[in-house]
Amino acid sequence: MSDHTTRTLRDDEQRAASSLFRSTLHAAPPSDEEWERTRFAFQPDRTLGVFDRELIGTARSFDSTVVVPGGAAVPLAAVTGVGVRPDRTRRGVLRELMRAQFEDLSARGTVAALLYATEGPIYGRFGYGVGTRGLSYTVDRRRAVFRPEAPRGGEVELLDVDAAMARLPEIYSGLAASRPATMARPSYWWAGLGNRLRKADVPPVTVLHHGAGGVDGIAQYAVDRDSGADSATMRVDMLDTASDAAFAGLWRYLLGVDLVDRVKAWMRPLDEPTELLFTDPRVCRSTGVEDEAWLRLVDVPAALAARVRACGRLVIEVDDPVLPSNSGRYLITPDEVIRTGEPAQLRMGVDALAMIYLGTWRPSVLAGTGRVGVLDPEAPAIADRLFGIGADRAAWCGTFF
Ligand SMILES: CC(=O)SCCNC(=O)CCNC(=O)[C@H](O)C(C)(C)COP(=O)(O)OP(=O)(O)OC[C@H]1O[C@@H](n2cnc3c(N)ncnc32)[C@H](O)[C@@H]1OP(=O)(O)O
Repeated sequence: MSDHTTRTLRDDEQRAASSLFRSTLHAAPPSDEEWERTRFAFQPDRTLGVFDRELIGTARSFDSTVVVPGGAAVPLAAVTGVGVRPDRTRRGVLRELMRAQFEDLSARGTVAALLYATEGPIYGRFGYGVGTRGLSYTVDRRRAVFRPEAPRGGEVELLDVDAAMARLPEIYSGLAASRPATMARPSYWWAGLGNRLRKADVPPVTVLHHGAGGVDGIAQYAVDRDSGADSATMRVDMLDTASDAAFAGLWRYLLGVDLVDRVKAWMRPLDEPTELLFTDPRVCRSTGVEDEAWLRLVDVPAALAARVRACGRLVIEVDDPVLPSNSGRYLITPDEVIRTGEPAQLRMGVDALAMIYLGTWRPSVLAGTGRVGVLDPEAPAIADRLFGIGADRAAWCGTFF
């Protein structure tokens, strides 16, 4: 990469980065009108560019926070907009972007980075691991009958796009984060959503659920009608709830919308109990489980310290070739996380640690597949207990970017 320059882009270069990224996804560049909206999705000084004669690769991020097991929120970089021009791929441009981005994030005190990956093989080599997984399912609306004991829910209120964009940021930040991996949604994220809503041919509908204490749930959906096949599918793009009544109430609303045959929910929490609402659980068919958000622990000691740890004492050895300052042995107890010279009981790459960190994978499961090396046969069970606490609900990000 000696014939290349890597640097942070100026504000007047962001549009070129956006166009380049979109071209790598085979999408059109932003129109003038669209750019007027999407430019607010770009946090200043956070877009990197690699140049030879011209811009050939880009990656950006914006600041947020993420909830870790135990409830603490740690500084997070939401990484997105990663693309390399197709005539310059496979010669180390992404590797250079990742190096520069980690250097920048480390200097800023970022504890973790999250991203949604277009393809599975890309990011593991840079220390990202599958931090959360998502369940997709379809509800057969015409056969769905609610069980009598399912919560009734409260009133719902429909919002158009203008009202949604004005009210949702404050409402979302008021919904108590109940799961590991819940991410704060800064203005940069809302700007991206606003653009998607405004450029849709038929704008998605936003629904608020009102509980006893005020708004306690949000849903957003769009309906795709195939008039030829006389069939319609509702796609649920957002469903964030802070109470059981809001969850059931919003599902009652969604399934009450006429001229819909099925409701598709994509990348939902693995333990979402939708099928339990119905007399016949099979009206809710799982259509797949896949990686949701990929997690990178940028500052391993800070991340381990921020997470709740159950009783037990464990020494792990972490290998991080990309950010070598994270490599080393850590003694982990409920009270402290310290570097140690003691022999390691488990050995793992920083990507495997990310898979364990939010509770998505148990250490013993990773050990069984060879992703974690076992040096002390007692250690997988100790690690399961230590990292199991605070992960009683499935980790889920739910904030696509
Ligand atoms: C968070 C997001 O924004 S996700 C969006 C990611 N972007 C896209 O999917 C857009 C289309 N793809 C691209 O733009 C590019 O192919 C990128 C960004 C995925 C990869 O960029 P490149 O510059 O080709 O990657 P680079 O040459 O640095 O590769 C580094 C390593 O990753 C491997 N690699 C890179 N991309 C892929 C891939 N898609 N599948 C498998 N391996 C890959 C390379 O083979 C290389 O391996 P090595 O270190 O063993 O030699």
